[in-house]
Amino acid sequence: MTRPILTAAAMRDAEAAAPVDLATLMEQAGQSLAEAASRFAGSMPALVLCGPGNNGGDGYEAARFLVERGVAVRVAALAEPATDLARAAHNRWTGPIEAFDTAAPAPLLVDCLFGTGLKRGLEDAVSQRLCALAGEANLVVAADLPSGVEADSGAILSPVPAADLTVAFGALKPAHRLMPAMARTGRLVLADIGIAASTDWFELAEPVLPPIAADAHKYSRGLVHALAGTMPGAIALAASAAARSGAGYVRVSTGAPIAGLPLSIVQTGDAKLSDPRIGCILVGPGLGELPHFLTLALTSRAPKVIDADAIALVGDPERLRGQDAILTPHAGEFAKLFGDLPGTKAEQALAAAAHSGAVIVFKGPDTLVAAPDGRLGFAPPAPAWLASAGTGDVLSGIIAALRARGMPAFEAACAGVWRHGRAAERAGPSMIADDLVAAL
Ligand SMILES: NC(=O)C1=CN([C@@H]2O[C@H](COP(=O)(O)OP(=O)(O)OC[C@H]3O[C@@H](n4cnc5c(N)ncnc54)[C@H](OP(=O)(O)O)[C@@H]3O)[C@@H](O)[C@H]2O)[C@@H](O)CC1
Ligand SMILES: Nc1ncnc2c1ncn2[C@@H]1O[C@H](COP(=O)(O)OP(=O)(O)O)[C@@H](O)[C@H]1O
Ligand SMILES: [K+]
Repeated sequence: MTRPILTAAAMRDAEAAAPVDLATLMEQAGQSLAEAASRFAGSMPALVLCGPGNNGGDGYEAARFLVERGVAVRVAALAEPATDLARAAHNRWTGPIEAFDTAAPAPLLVDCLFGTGLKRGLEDAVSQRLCALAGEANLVVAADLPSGVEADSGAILSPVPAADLTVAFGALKPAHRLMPAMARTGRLVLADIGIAASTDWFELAEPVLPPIAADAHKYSRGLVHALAGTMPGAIALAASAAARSGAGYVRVSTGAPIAGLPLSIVQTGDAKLSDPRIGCILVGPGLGELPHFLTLALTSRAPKVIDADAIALVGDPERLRGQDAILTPHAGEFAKLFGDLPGTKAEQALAAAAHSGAVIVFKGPDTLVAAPDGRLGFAPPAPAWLASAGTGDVLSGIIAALRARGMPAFEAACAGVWRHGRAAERAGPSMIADDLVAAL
């Protein structure tokens, strides 16, 4: 099941449209936070830090429910509650309230200072105190977001201690899946607080792949045609990944024999891209400065995956209009083609997709898949050991195979990114790109 991702503004709209009143939502949030924290930390004595807004309100509610669960709870407030909702939650907490500046640490720290309402960094003294209390705790649980991260961009506005667990209320926020914030959330739990989130933004989940028909033949299963360039190893990785991702036939146009390719992959001196059986053209890995290969690919009506060197060679995103293309840039390649776009990584990916008409896989530790129609998939965290040469080539090969197998462009890209990350988990930390192919 894919999990919806909402910006702070979309979250406020969803809360306002909820079938229950806001106080009930807050109570539900506090109850979920208490449940998740006590499941995670057992009966460890807790210090709940409450901010002035509704994130703080969640904290007062959670404190109440932690007491019901038998946890020794202390509450410390950064400021008086500033919203009616938070004030009501504060009034339901009957225990003492300590001052934030002087509260002693506890083994479990529950951070309810700020959530989606944070617009500027915490004051230095506040973030220092938060980090010090977190440093002395055994476990840190964040309510909705670790305090100091910006919900929509994933930016860190002031020093943020890494949480061990973050309980997201109602829906994930972009910061849960964008760097650098993603690395500070620890484990992520999504609590259902009773809102119905309807959105085109979601976290990628395990895809359903097209079945192999009982009467399949190699062409009906999907023909990937790859164009080799000056670095044959890269296209060999991509072509091998395509073959291991269920393409029925993988063919590589190459000027010289490529060593190390599986024998099942056909090497040819021709580049007949008008072949109507081609399910997807793959161009870019190891291409080098060969712009005419990209031009050749763009003359074909077949769907295409454009990766690596070919991305910079596009030059003008308008050239992609009317092409059935998936682009897989990392940040450097993205900037070369689309320039320095304003906004969050999510907004940049969507703008690039809308401008070019192509599906954009904006890679990195926080890979996004953007469609021209506004759909946006956020990859779940993938192992950092993917940061090695050739893993991007493997991704482009996987996506080309899924496209050739008949998945629509956006779905093929989403499925490819998800499978790439899981293959890396199976391959383990000493993995090189070759092993990633073997783990598919
Ligand atoms: N709405 C609902 O029904 C539900 C909401 N829920 C919860 O509410 C959270 C969102 O609540 P929120 O919008 O009140 O924002 P929140 O993150 O608490 O902070 C805003 C406050 O902090 C202040 N402030 C901001 N930055 C600051 C800084 N650097 N230093 C100091 N102050 C700063 C800001 O003041 P101002 O910017 O106006 O000066 C304002 O007072 C959400 O994440 C979820 O946990 C759930 O209970 C479900 C139901
Ligand atoms: N720190 C990281 N954590 C998770 N995934 C990463 C990380 N760094 C890179 N990746 C993934 O590894 C792949 C690298 O691709 P790319 O930069 O094109 O490398 P190459 O050109 O060498 O193949 C991308 O899929 C990217 O999302
Ligand atoms: K928080």
